[in-house]
Amino acid sequence: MINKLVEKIKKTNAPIVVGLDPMLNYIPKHIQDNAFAEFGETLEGAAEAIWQFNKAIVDSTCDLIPAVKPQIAMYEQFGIPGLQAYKKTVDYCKEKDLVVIGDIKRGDIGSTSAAYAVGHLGHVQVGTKSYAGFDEDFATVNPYLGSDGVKPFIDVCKEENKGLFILVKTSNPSSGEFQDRLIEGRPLYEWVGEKVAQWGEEHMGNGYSYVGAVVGATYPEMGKVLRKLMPKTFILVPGYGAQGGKGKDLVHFFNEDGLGAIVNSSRGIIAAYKQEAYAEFGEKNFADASRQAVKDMIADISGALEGRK
Ligand SMILES: O=c1ccn([C@@H]2O[C@H](COP(=O)(O)O)[C@@H](O)[C@H]2O)c(=O)[nH]1
Repeated sequence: MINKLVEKIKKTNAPIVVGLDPMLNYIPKHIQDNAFAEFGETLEGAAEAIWQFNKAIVDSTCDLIPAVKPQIAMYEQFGIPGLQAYKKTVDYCKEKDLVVIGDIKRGDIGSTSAAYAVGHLGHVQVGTKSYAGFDEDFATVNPYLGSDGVKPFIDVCKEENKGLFILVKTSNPSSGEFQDRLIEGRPLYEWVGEKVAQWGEEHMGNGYSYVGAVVGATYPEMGKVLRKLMPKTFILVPGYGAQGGKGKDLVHFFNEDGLGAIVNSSRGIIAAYKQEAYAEFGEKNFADASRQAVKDMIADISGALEGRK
């Protein structure tokens, strides 16, 4: 899957991922009204609105981008209908040949991690039959429980040709509370980054590992250090746009070949129509506003990468 991701990035010339994080208040009124007319103001109604919203955004951006990152929390909040909308979104994006990164941030004791890994990336055995549950291409993993919490994910990835992005330095304001603590003179995120690179050696693609890292766009200096520490690790970079990250901050997340990182924007793309810069599109044309926001993000990041040559 890492090879497919790299190929798609090269083909689209767009090292970006659209985050499908559909909060109800981002979904235009006409979509909510239609969904509620059919299902009422219910969890099913919310799930239908999410699905219609996602489909429109995917249809309008899929030719420009290599990948999407649905954030499972945004779906889980609507219970089982929400999770059905998540699965429908994953399947639809795969039909459109997009790489799907399930932002699930799982990780537990070994046996429980194995169940998460099977459910999201693998196949579960039911009697003589086996079934893929959510079937994303990549999943995000929280490494706080250590190697035995991560290994089951790597094992399933090896069997299934899938990949991971492991949290190393997150984009949020208080990520430093634990992640920047010094251990033997070095911050914890460096220790984790080194471990991710080591885990990654077990499962290499053509140049980059199937085991990637998450490093926030909001910490560019740390991104520069981590890039050097993990040269063969693909970095998923959240924090662009709504959290303040900009193209010029991100050049050091990439290797000299212009690869090695993929930048996520969720609210900045899916709720673009609410921003002043895209107000001319209006609420009805929200998907066109998202398309323009994707083009602008690609230009911002490509421009920054060109500028460093
Ligand atoms: O360090 C991290 C890890 C994950 N995320 C997730 O990425 C998106 C960001 O959304 P925006 O609207 O572009 O801010 C969201 O799903 C987070 O859960 C992150 O932001 N930082």
